[in-house]
Amino acid sequence: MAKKRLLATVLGERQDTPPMWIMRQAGRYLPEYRELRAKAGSFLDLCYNPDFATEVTVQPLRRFDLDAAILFSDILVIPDALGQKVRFEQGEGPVLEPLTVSDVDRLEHGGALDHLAPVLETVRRLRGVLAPEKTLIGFCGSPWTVATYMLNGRGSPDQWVARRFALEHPAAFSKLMDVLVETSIDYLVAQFQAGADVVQLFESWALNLDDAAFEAQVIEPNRRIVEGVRAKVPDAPVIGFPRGAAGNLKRYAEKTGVNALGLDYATPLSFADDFLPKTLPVQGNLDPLRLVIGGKAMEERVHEIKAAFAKRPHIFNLGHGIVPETPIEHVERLVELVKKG
Ligand SMILES: Cc1c2[nH]c(c1CCC(=O)O)Cc1[nH]c(c(CCC(=O)O)c1C)Cc1[nH]c(c(CCC(=O)O)c1C)Cc1[nH]c(c(C)c1CCC(=O)O)C2
Repeated sequence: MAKKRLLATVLGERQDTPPMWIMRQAGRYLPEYRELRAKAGSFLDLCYNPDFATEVTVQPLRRFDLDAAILFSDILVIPDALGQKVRFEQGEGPVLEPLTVSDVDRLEHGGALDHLAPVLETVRRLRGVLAPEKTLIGFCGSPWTVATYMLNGRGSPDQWVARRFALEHPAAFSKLMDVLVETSIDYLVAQFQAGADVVQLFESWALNLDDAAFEAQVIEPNRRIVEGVRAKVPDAPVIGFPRGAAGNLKRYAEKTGVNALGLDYATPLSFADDFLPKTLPVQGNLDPLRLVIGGKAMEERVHEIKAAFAKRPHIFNLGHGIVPETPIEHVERLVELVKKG
């Protein structure tokens, strides 16, 4: 059987050239995505339509020699499945009606998977259409990151509302995190059963937390998810991406049990050598802006990243999502550079 280079790397095997995927690889920088997006209705209609979502997932693999497809969906399908309506406003991002303490009291985790059935159908279809050497990545948002949107109602630079809620209403906050942990476990187990090879936990708002809050709000829920998923799917491969974790990264890697650690672009390249076990696979971490600019600004940094991680299992990726203004030729060049020994 053809080898899945990306999966093998998550499991700890270094490849001659790093396998790669691009965070948010299906998206608005691709004209074929924009075309389908315009037909689909709302963004969530696109996520919940297995025909469209399967097509959008494979679009980037038709253009570029990537080693993985990532399920097309969003981290905010979980609040939506829990009954908190989510809208995606043009130019503004996600908008939710912020949860109050009594809303949290009424939350229940049962039933969310029924709502997510179309997403799981997309995973099954992808398994059928992807070439055998391509790794299929499933995902969910980590509980803290999802909670920041549920409590604040939209993205915010400092997650003030959610951080305050956690301190002011510890019982309600803990209930919310429990519901998110349980729902995420069920959802990820279902993704594996539908054919995902690996899952990534997106903890996009792992910044701005003191180390006690980081332990309680990031490490512990992520650890519970990894443990809960592996109780049903033994040895389930997991990539953790705690964006902005900085000085907490090592502790995150040690305590959560993830197989591989995603590094944001602000993480110094020397960090891996200085602090992480030599056997720990890392993923990352080109600044998406360098991909927008291209040329020397991109090429030199790609070489530095490859050199810095040359002695450990490494998955090449951006250090955060690709942005809509990225020229497609720059992505083509990036793939060429990464794949060239
Ligand atoms: C925080 C977060 C979200 N969603 C996600 C995260 C974690 C990663 C990160 O930190 O960027 C994860 C995500 N969102 C999307 C995917 C699909 C798969 C892929 O990576 O290709 C994945 C893995 C599609 C999407 N999710 C979204 C789009 C754009 C919406 C559109 O097409 O109109 C896509 C392709 C919308 C979205 N969804 C979210 C925001 C803040 C936004 C608005 C910002 C934006 O527009 O980029 C929440």
